[in-house]
Amino acid sequence: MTEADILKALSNVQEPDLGKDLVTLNMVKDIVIDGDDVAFTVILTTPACPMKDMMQTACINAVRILVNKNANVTVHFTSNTSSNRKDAQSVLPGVKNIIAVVSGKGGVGKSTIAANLALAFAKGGASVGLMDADIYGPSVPIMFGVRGERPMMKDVNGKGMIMPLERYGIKLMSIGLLVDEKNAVVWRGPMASSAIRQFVTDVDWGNLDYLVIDMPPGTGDIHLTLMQTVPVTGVVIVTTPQNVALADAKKGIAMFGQAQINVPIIGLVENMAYFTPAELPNNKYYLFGKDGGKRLADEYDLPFLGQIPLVQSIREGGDAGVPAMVGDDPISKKALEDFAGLAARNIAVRNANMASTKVIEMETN
Ligand SMILES: Nc1ncnc2c1ncn2[C@@H]1O[C@H](COP(=O)(O)OP(=O)(O)OP(=O)(O)O)[C@@H](O)[C@H]1O
Repeated sequence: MTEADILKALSNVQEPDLGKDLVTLNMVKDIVIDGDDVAFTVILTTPACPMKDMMQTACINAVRILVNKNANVTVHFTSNTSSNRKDAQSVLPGVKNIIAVVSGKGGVGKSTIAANLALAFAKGGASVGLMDADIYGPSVPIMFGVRGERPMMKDVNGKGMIMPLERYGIKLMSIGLLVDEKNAVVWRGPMASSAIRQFVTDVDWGNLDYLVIDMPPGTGDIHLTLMQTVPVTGVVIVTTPQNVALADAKKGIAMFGQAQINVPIIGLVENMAYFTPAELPNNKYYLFGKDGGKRLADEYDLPFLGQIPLVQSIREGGDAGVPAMVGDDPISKKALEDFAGLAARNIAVRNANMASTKVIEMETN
């Protein structure tokens, strides 16, 4: 067996999402051959890649079928999270992907989804930050049990920067930790916009694979301000299955798709898709209608990222400062992990196939 044999064999293994082979994509390194033993490393586009097992099997089969049927093949994985940023990186310089979690309608579980998406990415091995930019109802302080904590400041190149808190393996910052809870809700118009701009640029996130931003509900000036301040890699839209929520989700889809904005939609996730009682985990009750989010994704040709059940433990965990991803309910965890895996895959696809997002230059009044 030679290195060339191995590379030739691996050029038959496709990266399942990117539609090209591992060798063309430069994803194979460190090939070591010793008799019938061969080891190499595959560099993934995201540590949260759920396709590892499939790729491992495909690599082993390729070597055994095309090179040496007796080969003992060891596949190591490492990752270099893809990024599509080509801006001067003046804002959030070390952040590879900026993912905004949005919803048309309030109360559909956007914050819950954003928090658990961040935690699931981190569980997959990524370095992750969660920014709660919901100035009208910041919920990260309660969801992570950090209410009342005050972040530290640090001097970075002569500028006072806010240091994020760390919890459950992710960095987090909420506008709710910087202002009095009662004051945040009265911000409107330019005051809200300048607060959000400052909040985004004054936090020192360091190096991150993903920064997940929990946006305010709806589609308003705050969203435009954010997209004018940072190059958002893509948005994840959260909806619930009932028609009133779907109608509002359509407004969100329309907003991000507008020619002047044109921020890619990574996909749509349906929260509270069905109710599952803890004592009867196989029973599903479609309280708000069945598959509404899935149909919407199909209608707009968007990636559908999954259905998250309505379970009591998600609400309880959120209120107790222990989000579902770090709780002990396997059903909600599995649904959230599958969702995050699909989101990570679609982010990698987006980075491979689309032009980089520019900070939008649309005028607001
Ligand atoms: N899948 C779920 N199962 C059970 N409870 C849930 C689920 N998703 C969210 N919740 C609960 O619903 C409530 C609203 O969720 P959340 O705060 O995440 O919504 P939101 O869309 O961010 O709200 P807002 O519009 O205020 O920003 C919370 O109490 C949360 O714990």
